Amino acid sequence: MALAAARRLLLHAGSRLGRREAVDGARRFANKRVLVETEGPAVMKLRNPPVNSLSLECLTEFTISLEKLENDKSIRGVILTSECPGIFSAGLDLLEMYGRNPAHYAEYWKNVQELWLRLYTSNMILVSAINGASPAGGCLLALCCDYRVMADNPKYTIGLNESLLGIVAPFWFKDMYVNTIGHREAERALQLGTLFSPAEALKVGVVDEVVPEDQVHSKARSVMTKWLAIPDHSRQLTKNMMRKATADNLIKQREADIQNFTSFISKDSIQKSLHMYLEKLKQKKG
Ligand SMILES: CCCCCCCCCCCC/C=C/CC(=O)SCCNC(=O)CCNC(=O)[C@H](O)C(C)(C)COP(=O)(O)OP(=O)(O)OC[C@H]1O[C@@H](n2cnc3c(N)ncnc32)[C@H](O)[C@@H]1OP(=O)(O)O
Repeated sequence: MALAAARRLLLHAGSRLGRREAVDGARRFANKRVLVETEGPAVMKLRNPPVNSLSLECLTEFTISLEKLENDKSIRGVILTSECPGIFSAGLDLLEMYGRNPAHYAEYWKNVQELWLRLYTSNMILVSAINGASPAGGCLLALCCDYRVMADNPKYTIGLNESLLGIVAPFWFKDMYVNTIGHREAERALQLGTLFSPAEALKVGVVDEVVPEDQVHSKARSVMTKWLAIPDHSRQLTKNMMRKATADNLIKQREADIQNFTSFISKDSIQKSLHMYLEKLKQKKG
């Protein structure tokens, strides 16, 4: 209930802000964690420092921004990128999955599902400009896009690394990975929790193109121009044909998936694994 109210408030605030900026001629709207520019090809920038983790608030704002863009018929495509230097997204917020209660886990997972379904089945053309590290849920965001351009910086890695955290990527993460890189590569990468360098990601097909870091946005724009030249109706029907079965697989068992997540993440052994992983992240600094 509280989240639904927050969502209504955000939507309302978002549309007020959008109107005001449009009057200023700025052609952009924003909430705290997501900035959307609609001048030229629309660009959606995640800005949830330090690492663009997908907290509940961030997921909500992301979903609302996407909904607004979907409702604007003049917007046919969106470039998804990050405003946090060196990080595309650190994925799901570990602090939403650690030390909370089952009701919170259920609410969080529902919102993760919601964002995924919206992104994966979007009628818009989605191009990701991956300008930083992109583990787990960060990789998931990129995989939802129709085309992925990654910055050529060996410090940036991408992949579904859940098994390294002692957790398991849910079946719909796995399905999308299989759809993108094929069964054998996905099987190996998921078990090992592989984080690919840009060159490896290109080789295996996790990304479509790797370009020098200073060209990642211009390349994403030129890719968008090419895709915008395709008639919407035929491209959308084709996209739907390719993705519907995967999305439907989650839609038909959303509740069960929430229950599975909640009971899995609540287990003492899983909480212990997450605790150790969080400690490891902290120690890395020291
Ligand atoms: C058959 C049975 C099956 C049953 C299945 C049921 C279903 C179960 C499903 C369960 C699966 C759930 C799926 C989860 C997917 C995810 O996305 S999990 C998140 C994975 N993310 C990561 O592993 C990334 C971890 N972070 C990093 O590797 C690095 O932080 C970075 C490379 C992104 C950036 O490095 P750097 O720039 O050096 O920053 P740091 O100093 O490491 O971090 C700064 C700060 O941010 C905190 N942080 C980092 N990542 C996260 C995160 N994901 N969530 C929350 N917080 C994060 C980090 O701890 C630092 O905090 P402090 O400054 O120390 O407080």
